[in-house]
Amino acid sequence: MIVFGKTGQVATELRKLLPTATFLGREQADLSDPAACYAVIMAAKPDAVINAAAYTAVDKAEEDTVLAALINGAAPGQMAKACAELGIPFVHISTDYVFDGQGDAPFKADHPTAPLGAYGRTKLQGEEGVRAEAGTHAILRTSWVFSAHGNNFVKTMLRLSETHDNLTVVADQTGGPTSARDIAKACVEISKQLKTDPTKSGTYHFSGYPNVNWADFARLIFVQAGKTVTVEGIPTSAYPTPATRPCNSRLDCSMTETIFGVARPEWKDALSACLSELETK
Ligand SMILES: NC(=O)C1=CN([C@@H]2O[C@H](COP(=O)(O)OP(=O)(O)OC[C@H]3O[C@@H](n4cnc5c(N)ncnc54)[C@H](OP(=O)(O)O)[C@@H]3O)[C@@H](O)[C@H]2O)C=CC1
Ligand SMILES: Cc1cn([C@H]2C[C@H](O)[C@@H](COP(=O)(O)OP(=O)(O)O[C@H]3O[C@@H](C)C(=O)[C@@H](O)[C@H]3O)O2)c(=O)[nH]c1=O
Ligand SMILES: [Mg+2]
Repeated sequence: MIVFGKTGQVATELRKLLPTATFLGREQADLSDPAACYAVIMAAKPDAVINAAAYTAVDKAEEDTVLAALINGAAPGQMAKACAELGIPFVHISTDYVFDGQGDAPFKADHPTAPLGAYGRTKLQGEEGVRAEAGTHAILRTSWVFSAHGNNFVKTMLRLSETHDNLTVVADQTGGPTSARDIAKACVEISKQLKTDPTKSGTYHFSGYPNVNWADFARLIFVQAGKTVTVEGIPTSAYPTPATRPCNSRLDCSMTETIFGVARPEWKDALSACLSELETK
């Protein structure tokens, strides 16, 4: 098994689950060189590949579009091409930001995509490149990833709580926070099942349960962490950012459960595990 990514949130959790897999950091495979990603798979001939590397700085991607398009847009298709030629499963992670966030119904995996920003557009290009190769694959769209490692909203909130008693957080963007550990477990299970049943190939959704808005998520983080911080819910318009985020990030994950038996994990359980891990760090 080859995993692209070594130090990211999901890659770090995959390292714990797959001690014998080969993890490629950017020194071994730079995703800004898509042909190199193809070559490294063809040379190693693994039994499966997971791509957990990406350009994830949502606001920075608005300016850094060329690099984001290589890493998120072009590299996944080259990985999928190598996997298709070798006849091995490819699991690729994508995002809720491929949708426009309209309405309040959970998005089904076949709902039309319409990304609002450069990160989402480049991630969609990556998905399209993977689907075009038509090999054994799963594109797993997830959302709002958190873990004790790397950058994420949970760690940002804890850091801000060191210097603030009150925070303003958007209350009109709703989605499912998802722990990197649960995503890693889902990727491993899905790659196993694809090996024995390639007809399960397709695009799937996986996010933590239940859906919540960012302000309420922040409040729960502070409750669980035992911090007395007041969170004022604000509209997105009061928190301007370079990239527009979708207001509705709800993902309909039912097919992932039906086809793979992988259910939406409770994020509150994962959050307490994440907070304990941060305490002992
Ligand atoms: N974070 C989130 O909230 C969400 C993430 N996703 C998707 O989930 C997947 C995993 O995300 P997550 O674990 O949070 O990502 P992180 O931002 O934590 O990690 C990204 C990883 O990609 C690597 N990487 C970045 N650029 C390159 C490059 N040029 N060459 C090689 N490696 C590179 C990074 O390496 P290095 O450490 O060297 O920088 C890092 O290991 C991604 O596909 C992402 O789009 C989906 C929804 C939400
Ligand atoms: C720090 C902060 C953020 N916010 C808002 C901004 C944003 O709308 C929301 C979450 O902030 P973040 O910076 O974590 O958002 P963001 O980096 O856009 O998170 C996204 O990352 C990419 C990679 C994905 O794929 C998505 O699923 C999603 O997780 O909270 C506040 O309202 N107040 C604050 O003090
Ligand atoms: Mg971010």
